[in-house]
Amino acid sequence: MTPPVVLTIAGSDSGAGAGIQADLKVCAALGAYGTSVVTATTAQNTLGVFGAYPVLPDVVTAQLDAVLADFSLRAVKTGMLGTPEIASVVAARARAGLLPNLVVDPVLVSTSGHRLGVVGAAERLLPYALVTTPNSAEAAAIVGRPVTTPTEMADAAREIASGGPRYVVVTGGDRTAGTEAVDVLWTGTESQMLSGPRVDTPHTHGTGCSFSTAIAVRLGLGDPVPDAVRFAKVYVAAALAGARHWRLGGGRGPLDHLGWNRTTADND
Ligand SMILES: Nc1ncnc2c1ncn2[C@@H]1O[C@H](COP(=O)(O)OP(=O)(O)O)[C@@H](O)[C@H]1O
Ligand SMILES: Cc1ncc(COP(=O)(O)OP(=O)(O)O)c(N)n1
Repeated sequence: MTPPVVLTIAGSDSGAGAGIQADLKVCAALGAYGTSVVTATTAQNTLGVFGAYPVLPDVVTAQLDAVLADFSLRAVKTGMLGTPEIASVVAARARAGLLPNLVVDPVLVSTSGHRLGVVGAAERLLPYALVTTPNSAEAAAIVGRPVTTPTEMADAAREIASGGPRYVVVTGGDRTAGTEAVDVLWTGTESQMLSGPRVDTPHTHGTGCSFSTAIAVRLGLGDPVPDAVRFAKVYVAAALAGARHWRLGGGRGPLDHLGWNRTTADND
């Protein structure tokens, strides 16, 4: 069977734990053919981001048009956009109806603290998003107030939805308190608390990228949004568990996207 085609529009991570490289691994793991438009090159490893270099908007346009001319896309995910000008190029294709099942991950700052995007760029895409997946820090930057408790996550999700996205998931991976990893999904009519066991691991590099791409893949395979979101949450938790004893680099390592370590019940 020909796999569904998913497009990721995102930055390159030289350490391959996040960004385009993570997204393509998620596509391969979950049964989609991943295509890619690179918006920026980052010099990055498990220890942090050492430089971020946006691609010229014309180069983004050329990549987008090449993919759109040849592939029938089932879903699209955006991650790091680099600059508002690049976001405008992507938004123009979305406005023309060329980016189906659009999942917008409003990447702003890496966990190591390096700025990878600006709110103004992400906001250009939000009116066209079917789903957006800010973490609580990104949600706070968008709504302009602190977002820490589940109630604040739910309020922020509803407010962000008023800017266009039909569904909003505010993720709580960066909220390290407690034994549960809690996300909040706004469905358009209600907030749903999505809770799963928190995996005890230092290796969480690329969770947000992997989560948003997994949603896009499942949408491309035909899932309704709430099912795609729930699937993605379970997938990311399994990928975190699979890599928790890996020693890749000296810092916050990547996830086990491809299930190399998932053949035993307990991956010790
Ligand atoms: N330690 C963890 N255990 C289980 N799930 C996690 C953990 N860390 C993050 N997640 C999940 O990963 C997904 C991505 O969220 P998050 O880490 O907040 O994204 P980001 O990388 O953008 O900060 C969410 O579903 C979140 O609950
Ligand atoms: C190129 C690139 N894009 C996005 C990120 C951020 O990744 P994310 O999955 O949101 O999470 P962290 O690894 O920063 O927690 C990135 N680092 N690089």
